[in-house]
Amino acid sequence: MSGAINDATSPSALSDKSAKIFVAGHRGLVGSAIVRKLQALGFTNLVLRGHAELDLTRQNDVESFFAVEKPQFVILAAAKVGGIHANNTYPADFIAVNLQIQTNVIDSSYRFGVKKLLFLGSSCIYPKFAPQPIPESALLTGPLEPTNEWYAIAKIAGIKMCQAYRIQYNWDAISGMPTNLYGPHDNFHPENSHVLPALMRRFHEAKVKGAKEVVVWGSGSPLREFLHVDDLADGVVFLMENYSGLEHVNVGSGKEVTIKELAELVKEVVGFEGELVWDSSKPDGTPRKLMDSSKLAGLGWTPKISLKDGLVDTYKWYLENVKQ
Ligand SMILES: NC(=O)C1=CN([C@@H]2O[C@H](COP(=O)(O)OP(=O)(O)OC[C@H]3O[C@@H](n4cnc5c(N)ncnc54)[C@H](OP(=O)(O)O)[C@@H]3O)[C@@H](O)[C@H]2O)C=CC1
Ligand SMILES: C[C@H]1O[C@H](OP(=O)(O)OP(=O)(O)OC[C@H]2O[C@@H](n3cnc4c(=O)[nH]c(N)nc43)[C@H](O)[C@@H]2O)[C@@H](O)[C@@H](O)C1=O
Repeated sequence: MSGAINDATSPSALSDKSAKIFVAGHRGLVGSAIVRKLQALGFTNLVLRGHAELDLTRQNDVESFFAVEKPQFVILAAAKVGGIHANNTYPADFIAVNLQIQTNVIDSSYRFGVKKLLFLGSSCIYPKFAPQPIPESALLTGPLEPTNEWYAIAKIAGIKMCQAYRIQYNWDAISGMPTNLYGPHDNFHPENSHVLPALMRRFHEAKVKGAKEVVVWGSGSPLREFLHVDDLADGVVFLMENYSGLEHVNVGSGKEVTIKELAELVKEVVGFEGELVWDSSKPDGTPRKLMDSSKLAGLGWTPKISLKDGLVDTYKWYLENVKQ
């Protein structure tokens, strides 16, 4: 699949360091990493708005913001995000808030003259039993994982909206599909977070209290692919500079671990010496979702940070910024 605009040297490619770039969701895990990356590369004209200053679910406010600021580039990293429990417990929020944010931001970006937009989806867009590793072409080929279908439907709508605007208006909107992410500025909430920050916090608190056991959800057998958010930010900037096609692009590490292996690794990095207890009343979710990121590798991008190094880096950040 290729788009009408597919030229790295097109005027929409990110080249000028003074280009005005709106990073939506800049206080989150992904948005903050993208800001760090852009600043490290010397970009000087970033437009940033916190949730309290600009609620992206409010269409009028979003339109007014774009009319005044007129950003040239948009990276959409604002979304309602959470782990398996949050997705399963708040389905209305996950579908409605995400549809609202992405519809407002994508449509206003087009109408107010943004040259290029990157939308972020997630590996949960693929069918629960997709072929492994999952190629981009597996989209819409089978039923979704029930614990996150509401979020996945919103994300699929975002990909399709970018494709529709490209086809109808010849507008440069692209989509990146990250695998499970982690790193500084993650959400360490005990229930609503993803597995890696949840376990880091639980092991840390158990170590501090001298607890003998830590509860881990599910069977431990599901496989997950993890990517450090600094690698993801590097990949996002690479896509902004080098890709302008119709089809979404997978962004993964290519390496997977079982949840049991992950738990053992986090336990080791944190230095907890007790036992793991598995809570089988909690859902496992998708059994496996390793993405095929060969399309991105073929464009010339590969990740650099190993899971072990990334965990050490994240725990250091947790100790300096989160723990009580
Ligand atoms: N984390 C992961 O493992 C993965 C994430 N992704 C995708 O990456 C993107 C970013 O996720 P991540 O950084 O993890 O999420 P976070 O929850 O860390 O950050 C989301 C950001 O969006 C902002 N936001 C949420 N609602 C609104 C709103 N109504 N108006 C304005 N801002 C809002 C949040 O602000 P505030 O906190 O103030 O509400 C926050 O800054 C999402 O599209 C997600 O789907 C994809 C795959 C995996
Ligand atoms: C990024 C991705 O994230 C979500 O999908 P998920 O990969 O299933 O996410 P998760 O990180 O929450 O769980 C991974 C696995 O880990 C197990 N697990 C063990 N113990 C804990 C634990 O303490 N917390 C959590 N959250 N999970 C735990 C858990 O039971 C599951 O088997 C969706 O939001 C989806 O929409 C999405 O895009």
